[in-house]
Amino acid sequence: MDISSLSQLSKVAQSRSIISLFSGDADRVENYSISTSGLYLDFSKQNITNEELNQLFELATTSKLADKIKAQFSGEMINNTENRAVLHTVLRSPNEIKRKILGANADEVIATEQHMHEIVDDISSGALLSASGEKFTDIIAIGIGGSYYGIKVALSALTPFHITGLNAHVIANVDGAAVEEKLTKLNAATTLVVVISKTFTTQETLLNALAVKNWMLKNSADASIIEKQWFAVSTNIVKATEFGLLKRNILPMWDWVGGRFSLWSAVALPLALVIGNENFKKLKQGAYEMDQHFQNAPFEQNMPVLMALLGIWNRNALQYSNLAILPYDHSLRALPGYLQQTDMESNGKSVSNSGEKLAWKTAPIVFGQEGTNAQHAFMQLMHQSDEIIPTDFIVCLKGTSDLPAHHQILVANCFAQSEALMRGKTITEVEDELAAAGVTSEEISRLAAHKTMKGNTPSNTLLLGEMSPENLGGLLALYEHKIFVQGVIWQLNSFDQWGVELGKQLGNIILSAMNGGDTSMLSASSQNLIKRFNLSLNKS
Ligand SMILES: O=P(O)(O)OC[C@H]1O[C@H](O)[C@H](O)[C@@H](O)[C@@H]1O
Repeated sequence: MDISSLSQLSKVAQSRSIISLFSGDADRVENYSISTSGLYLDFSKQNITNEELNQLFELATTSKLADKIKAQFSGEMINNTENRAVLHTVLRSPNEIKRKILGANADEVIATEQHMHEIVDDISSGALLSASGEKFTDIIAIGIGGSYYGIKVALSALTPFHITGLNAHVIANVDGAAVEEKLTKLNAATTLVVVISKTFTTQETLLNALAVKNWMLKNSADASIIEKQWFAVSTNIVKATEFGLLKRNILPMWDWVGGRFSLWSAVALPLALVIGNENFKKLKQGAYEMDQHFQNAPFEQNMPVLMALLGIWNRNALQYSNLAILPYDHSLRALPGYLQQTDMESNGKSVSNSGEKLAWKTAPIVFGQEGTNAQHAFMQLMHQSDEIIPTDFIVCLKGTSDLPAHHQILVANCFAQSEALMRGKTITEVEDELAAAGVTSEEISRLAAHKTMKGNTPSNTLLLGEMSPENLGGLLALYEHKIFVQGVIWQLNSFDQWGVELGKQLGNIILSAMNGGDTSMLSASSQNLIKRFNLSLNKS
């Protein structure tokens, strides 16, 4: 069994209606659903049968998935283009596992966790005060990419767990307007800053950190304010010290934690400062439980493996190019953006681990938005264009607001969309409906085609009992493992991101060209754009 033969296998599926799969199988929902770690997955609305699923399990076996899972968790150098292990999972495991996997290096990891814990305690209790002797009120987290999305998704998901009274503000993009928007609202004397950069060389983060540093120094008479109010999280202690931070305020990271998998490390310091140590522990505990499930459950009952294989089926057998992430929960509004990075930066590749061109498609284009907003925007295309877009619906059974009627309607809309996307509406159904409403036959023939819906869109529905740190941890770990499994089956390295480098290199060339440097290696189009930009500067 290999990926290339999947498209042959899918011939029957291409012409079959998903809804027909329910009529012949009274147990479909029971057999096509699974629970673990506070999550329930219903995948019965996927266009797949038992025989086809079995072929996918065989594919997982021939891909040596079980060995690859063991290799990841035991710390083998599976990121072979950067010669690194991939051990973010160890950060959320008990200390005895840390010691077993990391050996002597576990000491630093455990000590960092403890240090982070103390910082959170000291700041929340007021034992650690600002340079002016006041209690901190706000935190600015500066970071981008993996040093941003995890914090952002968890901060917005866990709003009811913001218990320490500190407000977090996240600055990522290199746009002065975004920085100023935050700074104008803040008091430098009571604001704590955390710079998060694994490399401490990222242009955007360093420029933003400098802008915030200048703002703070301008607004304080105390030159030691940076030493007293700034923390950093980085593998590059030297650079962070050069920036002006005290060594004891720099929490280490390790090269075996990829940026987009780093929420479980000290990168989460701004989050822990807001939700408290206990809630941060629960977030890690939820992820750890998912890790246990992923390592131990047989593939047939393994949620990340199932979701990965269903994704492979949709991408490589049915040849669908996209994946929509539709959380019907305001708390998960940042999830689509987070998953765009974790999925597309991990698996958006076209060469194998050994550098050969892959003969199959890899990561889907991931996009999404919170429901029901999405219904009033791009979901028109999902219902009526030719494009079939597999979807993950995510919903919490229990809402967090005091408006229960809202929650019921929200959930009803979520369930209605998965049903509508699967069921569609045939032309005959439209004609009958219009006739029953007394519409004339001329009008029926004019309108019927416009009102039909293609249906047959496969979806998963993920139910969370409620939004909690544990359940969020489980959900994020679920997607991390799903992405890993897909990388294994596609035979690529999910843990590097060389694709972002060329843009960075050319960014430097263009910046120098804007300042009078050589433009000859650039296209006429880019030269013209630079000229227009420089002309606009001269005018103002
Ligand atoms: O944490 P940093 O070293 O500042 O890196 C921030 C981000 O930038 C890189 O270009 C990568 O695309 C991301 O994976 C990374 O998370």
